[in-house]
Amino acid sequence: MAQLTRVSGSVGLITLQSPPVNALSAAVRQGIVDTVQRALSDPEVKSVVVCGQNGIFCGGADIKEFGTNMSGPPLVPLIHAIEVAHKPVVAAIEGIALGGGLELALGCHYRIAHSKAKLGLPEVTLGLLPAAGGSQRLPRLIGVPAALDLITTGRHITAAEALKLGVVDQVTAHSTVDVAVKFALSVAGKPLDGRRISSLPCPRPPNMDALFEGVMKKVRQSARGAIAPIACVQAIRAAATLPYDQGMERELELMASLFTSDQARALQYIFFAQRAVARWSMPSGARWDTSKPRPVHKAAVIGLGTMGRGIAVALAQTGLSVVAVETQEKQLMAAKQEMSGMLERGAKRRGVAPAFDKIRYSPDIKAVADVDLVIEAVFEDMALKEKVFQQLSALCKPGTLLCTNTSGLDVDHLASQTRSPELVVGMHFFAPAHVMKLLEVVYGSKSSPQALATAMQLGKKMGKVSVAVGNCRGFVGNRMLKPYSEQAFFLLEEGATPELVDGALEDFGFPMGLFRMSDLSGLDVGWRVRKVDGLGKSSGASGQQARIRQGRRYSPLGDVLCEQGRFGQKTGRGWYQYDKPGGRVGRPDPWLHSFLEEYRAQHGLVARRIDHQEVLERCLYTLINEGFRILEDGIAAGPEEIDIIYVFGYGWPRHRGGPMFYASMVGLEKVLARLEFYQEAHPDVPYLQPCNLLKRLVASGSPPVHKWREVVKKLHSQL
Ligand SMILES: CC/C=C\C/C=C/C(=O)SCCNC(=O)CCNC(=O)[C@H](O)C(C)(C)COP(=O)(O)OP(=O)(O)OC[C@H]1O[C@@H](n2cnc3c(N)ncnc32)[C@H](O)[C@@H]1OP(=O)(O)O
Repeated sequence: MAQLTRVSGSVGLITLQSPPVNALSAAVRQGIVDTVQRALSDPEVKSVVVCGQNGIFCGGADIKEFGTNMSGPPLVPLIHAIEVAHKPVVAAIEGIALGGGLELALGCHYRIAHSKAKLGLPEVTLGLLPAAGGSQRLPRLIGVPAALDLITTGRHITAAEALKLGVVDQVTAHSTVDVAVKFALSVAGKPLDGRRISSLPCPRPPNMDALFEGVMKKVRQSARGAIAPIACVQAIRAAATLPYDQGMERELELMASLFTSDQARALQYIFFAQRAVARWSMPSGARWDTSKPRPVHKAAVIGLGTMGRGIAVALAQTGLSVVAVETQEKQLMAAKQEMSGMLERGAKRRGVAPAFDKIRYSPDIKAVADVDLVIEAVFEDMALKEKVFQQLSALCKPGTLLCTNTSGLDVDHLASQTRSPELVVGMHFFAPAHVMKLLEVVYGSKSSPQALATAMQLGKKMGKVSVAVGNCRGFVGNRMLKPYSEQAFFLLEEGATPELVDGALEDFGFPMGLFRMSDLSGLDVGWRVRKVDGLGKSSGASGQQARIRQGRRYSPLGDVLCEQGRFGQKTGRGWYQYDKPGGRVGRPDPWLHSFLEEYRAQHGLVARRIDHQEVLERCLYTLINEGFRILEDGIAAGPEEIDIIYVFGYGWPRHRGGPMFYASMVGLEKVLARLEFYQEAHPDVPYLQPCNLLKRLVASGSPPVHKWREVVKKLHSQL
């Protein structure tokens, strides 16, 4: 909806009214059409101001309408009607002007923004392009290079940057509507010729062809298969080379190919999934909206290895006082030095002062006595963590929340080491912790709703995408990774190379294939865990029996490599070879290829041709199958939790919407059929056994992904 009122005698003030972000729903679009028409035909109105209610200009097109039968007036003619108006129209931008909201403002003759406003064309992040004239008007207004940057990244800019670029005409720290009304009075009756952006020529950059070629190459590389950024470049090229009307035709044509694409559906699903996971619930029925978090002013981090350093820096950057505890003096000094650098770089990036004084370093765990929350980040060793939790329980003041950054150990067991198990939760950060967006918040069987609410709220404050999950080995992310990496090892045994497996996964859209990733994080990390689990020793024996451990097929390939001291990048050798220890660029290693051949010969394995399809099906479908098991076990409340974890923490390509969404796009029948096919070929691999929930969903006609949460809820209520 939109309301027209007359202010200051002759200014028609149009206010968009659609909480929470004044999105351009059918009703709002109709409201704009009606109010603009009334304002323009009212002889008492000499100029017009457009604003949004509650200090928010407009969040853009109503994303909830996409994928439905869209009704109501379309945006393009609506914005055109404003631009060709004979009375000046001023956009008063408070809060946000995003997507269609900014495109609406670009149709106005003047734009005045509040100093705290954010502007942008983020359509590309939803698999779209600014197709309400944005791709044609913005380059005309601010030039091709700046428009390429804003439209292909979708980044939000501050009012100050918008002013510098020329997106807005004025920035004010006062009431934007008052300033805009005053300005509208001053321009009433003045000519508008130079103010209609569509009639301006698009500035032609020098070496235009080379510029577009270079940008397209860069965009293709970073898009990793996403189609919207490429369409954005094509649309801007149309703006630079064609008259406005033809450019608009091209914009429409490109948008038509994006609008109904699977990628747009996936990206829009992720947009809503990210918001849905904030509305967490526990199996007990406790929920986000009924559980009150405790205030956290002071926190402690125990253990200043890579993870602890990142967590402490992230906490300090949030404004919390942090006690950073490291009992080994040498490690403490090294941490202090590195963390100062991290704080300095972070502050420079964000244009603020470094938060050095927020962190107090201590070699003594007793320094935790007065903190509200502790995050334990010591070495991934249960005995060590047990001891730390016993100490924390004795030293902390009553009510202190005790969190563990374990990446998969039993949170209930750690809670059992304390006097107040209800105050123990997992806060699983991802490396580097001050950069990575994901936080898995793990509730144990005794964790209180308040403890979970506190950790979730702290995660949000730290700018993390926080996902609440139940307690099991590996939680959600690492538990699903196990079948995925197991399949990759089996594929090597059967004839693949690391390059083939990684190539298939990178073509799919992962930034790094599994073996490249393993080289980066260190092969010894998984080896250590396998040894604790009673695996991880290459027996030296040959034949099939040597590859059966604990009653199931096992590949000792990674163990053999570790025994040879090949730990990945840090040793200069792993699944790939590097120029030197610490080298970053991996090259195929002839040694490894011969080693694989010898290994196969030793174990009586005959190499066969493996293609990308098999790699993807075996790696991804087993991972998805484990995702269904996680839903079945009640570890994740819905597919959205799993998908957000994979997109934000594991490099799953966002335009494919996360593994569970991807399964729904592939078709559950197909996923089930292929798992059955592979299971028949590999009966000794339990992860290939399709799980009951998957079978149940297929039997009930494969409902769409947004219905799975309900199916799972029903399943658990029947148990
Ligand atoms: C036919 C197409 C023609 C032309 C092309 C135009 C295309 C577009 O305009 S696409 C939309 C472009 N706009 C955006 O991408 C903005 C998306 N929104 C956001 O980035 C953020 O929500 C925000 C910055 C606007 C606000 O952030 P925050 O304050 O953190 O709140 P939330 O994100 O939790 O959002 C609150 C609430 O609002 C819903 N919402 C936000 N934007 C939209 C929208 N454009 N359409 C519909 N709904 C929107 C959001 O989902 C939240 O509600 P729920 O919690 O119920 O999900």
